[in-house]
Parts: sequence; structure tokens; C-alpha cells
Amino acid sequence: MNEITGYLVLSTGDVLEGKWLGEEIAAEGELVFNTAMTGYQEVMTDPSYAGQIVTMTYPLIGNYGFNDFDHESLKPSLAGLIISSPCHTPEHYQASFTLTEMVSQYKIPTLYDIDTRALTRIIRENGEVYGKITSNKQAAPKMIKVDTEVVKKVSVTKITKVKGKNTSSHLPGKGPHVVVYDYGYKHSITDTLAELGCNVTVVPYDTPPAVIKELQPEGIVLSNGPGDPKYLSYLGGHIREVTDKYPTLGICLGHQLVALAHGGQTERLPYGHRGSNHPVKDLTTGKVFITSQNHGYVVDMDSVELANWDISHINVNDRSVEGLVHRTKPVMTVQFHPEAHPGPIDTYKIFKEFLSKIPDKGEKQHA
Ligand SMILES: NC(=O)CC[C@H](N)C(=O)O
Repeated sequence: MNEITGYLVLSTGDVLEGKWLGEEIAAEGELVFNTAMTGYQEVMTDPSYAGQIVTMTYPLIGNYGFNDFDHESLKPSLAGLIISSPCHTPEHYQASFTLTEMVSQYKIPTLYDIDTRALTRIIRENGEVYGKITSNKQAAPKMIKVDTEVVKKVSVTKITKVKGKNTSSHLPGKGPHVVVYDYGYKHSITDTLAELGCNVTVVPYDTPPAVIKELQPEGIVLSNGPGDPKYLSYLGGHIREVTDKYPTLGICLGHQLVALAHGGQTERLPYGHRGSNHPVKDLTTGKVFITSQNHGYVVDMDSVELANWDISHINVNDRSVEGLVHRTKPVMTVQFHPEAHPGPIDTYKIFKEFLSKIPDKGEKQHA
């Protein structure tokens, strides 16, 4: 087994020593950590991690392998992966390849044997940390240039009809036509819509409302995606127009973009919410749900005290905004991931609530 030393050189001046897994591929990006105990395959293929070096706080990664059907996108977009202990002998009846095969196939710059607990503390204490995965421990630990066009790199470039992967018991085509704006969508979002009977069309992130109109959607989903939501502020006009016209569900980046488009503000969280056990309270029912999350920005609570919008959900840990609902229009948004994967499906009902806002084809078919 290859045991070549590699380094994670941080903008804080810290240098952590580890070993290369797969090829020695240098990389740089923002350091983030994910606390999920399972779901590394979905994390590694979630396009919202584009440009980021992801540290998994759970120490053992790869123990149940990787399968052919749980990728959240066609190929991983994360800048790099940092783990403690890789498992080379996975056991799962559906596993078809190993962690080393995964990082080698997709050329994911990866270091293991890193002290991920120490690294997580550095990120928690410093908030915004950038780093390089490198063979050269002298690599200058500077802030790297952030990519403001990261969404463009992960979005589809053509209007695409998609089928869900689990549609055997539901016939897509009987439910409403939902158009998904792709800012870096996770396949679990379109899979869930298809499972609920929707016809699903995915469109590029910057598709003008006039083109959307030609597609005759009955509902719109604004997807998750990477980067600072303010990079897409220039799309506010598009977003206002579609949210004025169609029942809309915004998820994560989509939620943040709806807030920005309607006069709200977003801000950076001290060190992000990334994991699969974040408690969120539904302010209508008072119930708390355990949610899957992956975000570094959040809608500023004070900025959404706007006419026409209510806060529908808040985070129980830090009281941050987790959802918005328009007072008169069928528009709702959530900061967490109702499609889960990885994580619990407690909030799957968000999709049903959204579909129930679509006239005629909503509640009756999907209740
Ligand atoms: N998963 C997402 O959509 C993330 C949204 C945004 N990029 C953030 O980090 O806050």
C-alpha cells in the first residue's frame, strides 16, 4: 500500500501531515467539515461542495463501500477530501467499489491519516479557513482566490428531462410538471419529485423566465448549489418573476436566492452546518425535525422581517432561519435538505406540501 506523505497547508499557518490516497493530486479550496456518521458517498457527490476541501469528522470512511446508484451527481465536484482512517475492505451487499477506487476514478485529491479532530477545531476557531493539499509543506498558506462562477461549472447547460431512479411504483407523467433550476442539484431532489409522480425538467441556472414559460411548468424548484449566494444576486429579477408566477420550492441555495431576490440579506455562518442531525423547528406546529444540512451561508433573521414573508422554520441550535413562506403566494423555501441523502427523511413532507400548493394536481394526488 502506497504510504507517501502529503500535507494540508492552511491559511491559518497550520500544517497537518497525512498520507496520499490514490494519486498525488495537489488541490486548494475552502476547508469545511461534515459531521455525518454515514453518507460519505452522497457527500462526495453533492455539487454544493464544489470548490471546497471536505473533512469528514467520522473517523472511518469507506467501510460499506460505494454503490452504483447513490451518487448525487454525475461526478464529484469537491476540491478535495480529508479523512482519518480509510477502510480498504468494505462490507455491504450492494458495494461495488472501494474508497480508493472512487478517489482514483474521479481523481479526487485525498489525504488520510490526518488528525481530523484537530483540523475541525482549527476550522471552528477560525471560521474561514483555506488550504492546500500538497506534497510541499512550504506551499504558501494564503487565502486562495474564490471562484464566483462556481454554479456555472456544475449546472446543466441544456434543458434536460429527467427520470427518477426509483420510479417503479409511481408512473412519472401523471403528476405536475416541475421545472428544477439547476444551481448544482442533488439527484435525490429530482428522484423524490419523480417518486411523487412529477414530470421533471432540469434547466440551466440562468434560464430566463420567458424560456421557462414555454416549458409550461406547474411548479418550480430552485435547487441547492455551491458558493456564496450573493454571487448570483444578478439573477434576482428571474427569481422574482418565477416566484410571482408559479408555486415554488427553494432548497438551500435556492432558499437563500429567494430571500435575496425579495429584499432579504444573507450572511456567513461562523463555520457552517454540514451533517445529518441538525434539529429544526417548524414554527407552525412546534415540532422539531432532524435534518440533513450542508451550508455555509444563512438568511439574516432581521432582513426577512419583510412584508409578505414569514419565517416557517428555525434551527434549534443557533436560532438561524431554516425556512420561509410567502403570506399570499404559494412559495416556500427551506435551508435544510428535505431530500436527505445523507441523513434522515423526517422532512420529506416538504415536497408534499409544495405539491399541494399546485392547483388541481397537488393535494388530491399526493396526499
Ligand atoms: N447546499 C447548498 O445549497 C449550499 C448553499 C450555499 N452554497 C451555502 O453554502 O450556504
